[in-house]
Amino acid sequence: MAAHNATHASREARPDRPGPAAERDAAQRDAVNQDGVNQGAGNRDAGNQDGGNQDGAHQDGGDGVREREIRGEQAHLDRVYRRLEEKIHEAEFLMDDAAKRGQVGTPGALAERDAQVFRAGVHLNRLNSEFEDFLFGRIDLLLGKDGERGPDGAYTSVEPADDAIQPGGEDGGDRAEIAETLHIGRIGVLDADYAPLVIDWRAPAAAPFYRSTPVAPGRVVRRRVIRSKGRRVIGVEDDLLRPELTATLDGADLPVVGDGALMAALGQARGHTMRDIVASIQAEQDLVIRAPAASVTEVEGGPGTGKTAVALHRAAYLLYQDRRRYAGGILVVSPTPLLVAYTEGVLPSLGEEGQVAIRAVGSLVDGAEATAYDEPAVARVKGSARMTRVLRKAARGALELPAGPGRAGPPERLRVVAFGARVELDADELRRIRQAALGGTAPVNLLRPRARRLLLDALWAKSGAGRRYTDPELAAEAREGFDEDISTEDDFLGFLDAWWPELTPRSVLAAMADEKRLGRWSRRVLTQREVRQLARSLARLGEDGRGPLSVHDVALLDELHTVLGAPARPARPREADPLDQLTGLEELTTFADRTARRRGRADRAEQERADYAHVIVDEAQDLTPMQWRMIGRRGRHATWTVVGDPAQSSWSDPEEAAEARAEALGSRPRRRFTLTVNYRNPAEIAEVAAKVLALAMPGAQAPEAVRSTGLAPRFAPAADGDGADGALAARVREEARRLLDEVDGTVGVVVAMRRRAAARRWLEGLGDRVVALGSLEAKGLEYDATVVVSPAEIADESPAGLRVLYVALTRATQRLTVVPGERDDPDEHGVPDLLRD
Ligand SMILES: Nc1ncnc2c1ncn2[C@@H]1O[C@H](COP(=O)(O)OP(=O)(O)OP(=O)(O)O)[C@@H](O)[C@H]1O
Repeated sequence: MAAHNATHASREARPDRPGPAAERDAAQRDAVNQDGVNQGAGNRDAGNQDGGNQDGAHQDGGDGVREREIRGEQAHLDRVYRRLEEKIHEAEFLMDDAAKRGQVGTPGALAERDAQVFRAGVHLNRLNSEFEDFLFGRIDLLLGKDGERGPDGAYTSVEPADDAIQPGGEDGGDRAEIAETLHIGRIGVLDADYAPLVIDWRAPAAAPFYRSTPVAPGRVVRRRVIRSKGRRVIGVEDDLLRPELTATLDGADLPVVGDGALMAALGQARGHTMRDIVASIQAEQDLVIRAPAASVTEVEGGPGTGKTAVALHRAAYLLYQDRRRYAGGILVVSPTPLLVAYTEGVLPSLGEEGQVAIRAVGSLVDGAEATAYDEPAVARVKGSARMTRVLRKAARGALELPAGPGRAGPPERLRVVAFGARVELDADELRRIRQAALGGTAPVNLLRPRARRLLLDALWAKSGAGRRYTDPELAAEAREGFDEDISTEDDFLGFLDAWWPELTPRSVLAAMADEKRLGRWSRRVLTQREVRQLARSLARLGEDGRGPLSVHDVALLDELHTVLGAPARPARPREADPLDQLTGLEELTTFADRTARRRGRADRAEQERADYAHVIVDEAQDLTPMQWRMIGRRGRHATWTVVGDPAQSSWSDPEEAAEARAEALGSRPRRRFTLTVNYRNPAEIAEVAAKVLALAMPGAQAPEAVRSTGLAPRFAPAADGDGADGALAARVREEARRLLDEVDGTVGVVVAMRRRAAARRWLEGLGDRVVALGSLEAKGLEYDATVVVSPAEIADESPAGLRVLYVALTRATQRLTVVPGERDDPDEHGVPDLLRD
């Protein structure tokens, strides 16, 4: 990994001003040149052909060589598209034929035909998806050790054959002939003879594209990233992994072109959606993506190390590996709707959708969508595992409440007419029956039949009718008639509805807004102050419980759902035509159609399943114990991938959360990975953020920034004095505008949560490249440039404020401006006290 990055870093970083990363880059460049990484014989020739750049073709690309190489890749891409068109025609013919012939044919032949149609449909679907770079990679390999080929047509051995490399003569280094060239793309394509034209990036044969390093190159001599637009190849970037070799391909020296794909990708302007990283996945990331799914895969890494990207690519990889197993669906849980929107396009760009539901943690419960934010103190109560006890009591206690707004409490008397006589149960008797019915821990709504039976028992006993029968058979018959009479009586049914109403999670949550009542239900669990805070916050829901929910309310609703139990409902009819499912006909639509329908379809899938085959948790450090319980219920039989960074946690009780996490993940074996390289922030920004990390988590290790821009963060304090808010607004607007001029992509302005609405107003009219965000909303997102407003305000907002500030400071890919406010105590350079050495 390190040596591999060295190759890339040495090519791209061109700092205007030396900084630590710049010095490192310079050192690496020297090291690289001494090692001769970029000076293989192949390069030298390429450079010479082009006018003799002695440093090798990689330095300026050598236009003639570059053009020739692009033409070569173009020819290959043309061949791939011709093959795909053949497959598409075949698919269209088959589908047409299938539609005409209906179900005629033997079952085996039909299944085979359906499978073929399905495969062709999937190819067509993926091609329709307007991939910019359908084909993105190539590796040139030495002869393998055992000469075996895998199912994708590529040789399987990782190590070169003993005689793959010929010792050099007096005049030069070792020589080798390239024995195999593989092209890597988003899907696999075979030619008519089943030879691989393109290897799927997830196939085992593609792994060396990601894993090989100059230290451990395996069979790879040259790795090439191919950039294309539509059907046109527009660039190639090479890495030479065995620079000491003079390698030849078809007898000619192997040329090396380009500046390194990773740096090219990192330098690109950011838009409002995340891109996939399929062409430049790094070795330590690839290990996570391809880790076996038999258990829990835990991934830690600092900001910008690619955790989110890796988690999404892993979902695509798992589906590729074992589509049948993951047909149960993969759930990706994200902290905010903003991050969901940001990442939603990545899986479709990898050719995967439908099987993967990406959900914000506030949208995991059907029909509940969190739109409100809680104060940190309230969030702390709502998220705590102590709430399970409160909710259990509330669910039982809510039975005693009026069944709806404006309705009276539960009836205190039950009167029925049985066998011509009046039978009555009074308040005491009813209370005893309720207590007997509620014994144990079964869900309250599911106890209604039991309560009904106990009521009938009591009425029967009270009616004295049993005493009239000595023959048990007659007595049983009479009892049956009694039950039937009474339980169809309107009075009895009305009573039951009022006395044992079917409780909904929302109605119970709304009932908890009454402070006195909540005090009773949370005795010895919550403090008086917590009760007051919680009740006040839940009042937002209104009497009917239909008011706006916060993200923490949603986990409470889910818990209540379990505690109350859902009464059985009739099964939902299946909508899809089974033939469509078999043939993949549904796939044959345009990209636009699918994008529009994606949400609806995923929503439907979500409703239909409660349990997933694999659960991926992003930003896991932020989940509260109650949220862990909610997610745990969705993956009871699942394998898991859990990614996070404790240093970015906005949750204040990490120990309680760790317990809940351990419970949700159960005793499954864990496999742990750490990502160590920051691909997002330039070193100059990472350096400032590291100062806050040192305060937030003394001793914690920040990831190493992979590049440097030479642009130090800018500190621009608001003017002092009266109208400080006005001065802050003016300064933030001015700085946002400056950054909009300086970068091509997006600008994020991060403020303390309480300033969210104001910040939106400050930025009005500056266009949609700039976004205002509350500190907690910035989680997981990134922008070309950010303005972080008043670090002290962000840090003081909650007990985890310093960690939230660390998140805010690590969102920029190019430039960072800090606007200190009144509380920041900036020095003469405008640097706030929290960011000083
Ligand atoms: N191998 C790679 N090639 C190209 N870009 C990469 C690579 N790995 C990560 N990146 C880019 O780095 C940025 C950070 O990635 P990502 O958001 O996944 O990091 P993260 O670890 O989840 O960060 P955070 O913890 O701050 O949310 C993204 O723009 C991503 O595309």
